[in-house]
Amino acid sequence: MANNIAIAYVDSIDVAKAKRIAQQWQLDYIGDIAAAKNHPHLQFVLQVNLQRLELKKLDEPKLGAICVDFVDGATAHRRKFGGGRGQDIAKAVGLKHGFTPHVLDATAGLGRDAFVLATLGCHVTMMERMPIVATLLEDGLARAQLSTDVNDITERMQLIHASSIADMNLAQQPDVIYLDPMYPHREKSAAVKKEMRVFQSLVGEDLDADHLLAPALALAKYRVVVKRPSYAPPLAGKAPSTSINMKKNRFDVYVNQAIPKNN
Ligand SMILES: C[S@@+](CC[C@H](N)C(=O)[O-])C[C@H]1O[C@@H](n2cnc3c(N)ncnc32)[C@H](O)[C@@H]1O
Repeated sequence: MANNIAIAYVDSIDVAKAKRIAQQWQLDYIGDIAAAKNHPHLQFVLQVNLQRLELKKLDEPKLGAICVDFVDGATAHRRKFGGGRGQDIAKAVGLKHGFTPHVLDATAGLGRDAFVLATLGCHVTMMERMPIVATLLEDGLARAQLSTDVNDITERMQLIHASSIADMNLAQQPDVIYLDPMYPHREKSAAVKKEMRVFQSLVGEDLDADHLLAPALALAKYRVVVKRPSYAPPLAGKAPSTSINMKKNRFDVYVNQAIPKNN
C-alpha cells in the first residue's frame, strides 16, 4: 500500500459502507480502524461509521477529526448569524437584489464558502480534485439532504470531482467563478484551528494555483473572485479590477463584464 491515506471501519456494521466508499473513490481499505497501527506509513485514516465520515491525522490524534457537517457545524452557525447579503463574500460575487449568480467554486475544499453562497440563494457547482476531500464533501451533502433545516440549501449545491485547471469547463458557464486555493500559512500553528491544521497538512499548498486564473477568466460570464490572505500577492501576479479587504483576508475581484443593473 503506497498511499498515506486509507479507509477503515469503526464497527463491524459499517464494513459494507467502508468497502463501497473505498471502491467508489479508489482509496486503500485496511478493515478495522485498529489495523492502522499495522501500517506505519499511513498518515491519515478516513473512519467510516453509519452516521458520518471522519478524517483523522494518525500522528496527531489530539487535533481531532475533520468532517463536513452542514447541519450542526461552523457553517450552520454562520447560516444563522452570518450577516446575510451584507457580508463581504456576497458583495464580492456581486449578489444584489434581483441578481443571484450561478457560482462555480473551483476549489471547493470542505464546502464552507460554497454553503454560505448557497445559503444566500446562489446555485453553486463545487469542483474538488482530491478524492479524500471530495468523499468528505459528498458525505456532508448526503447527510444534509436528510435534514429539513438545510436540504433546501444543499439542493442548490452540486459536486464535481475533477481538477479545475484541466477540466473547469465540465461545469456549465457560470456567472461567477470563486477561487480559494491553499496558500502557505504564516500564522503560528497554535493560532490555526485544530481542524484546519489537519486539513492543511492533508492538502498541502496548491503550488499550481496560479494556473487557475486563466481558465477561470476564460469561462466566467461576469467575474472571477479570488480569496487571498492579506499578505499574499495576487494570483498569477495579475492585478485585480478591485479588492475587498477584510481583517486577515481579501477578495480580489476580476471583472469580465459588468453585471447588468436590471439582472
Ligand atoms: C483552501 S481550500 C478551499 C476551502 C473552501 N473555500 C472552503 O470554504 O471550505 C482549497 C481546496 O481547493 C482544492 N483545489 C486546489 N486546486 C484545485 C484544482 N485545480 N481543482 C480542484 N480543486 C482544487 C484543494 O484540494 C483544497 O481542497
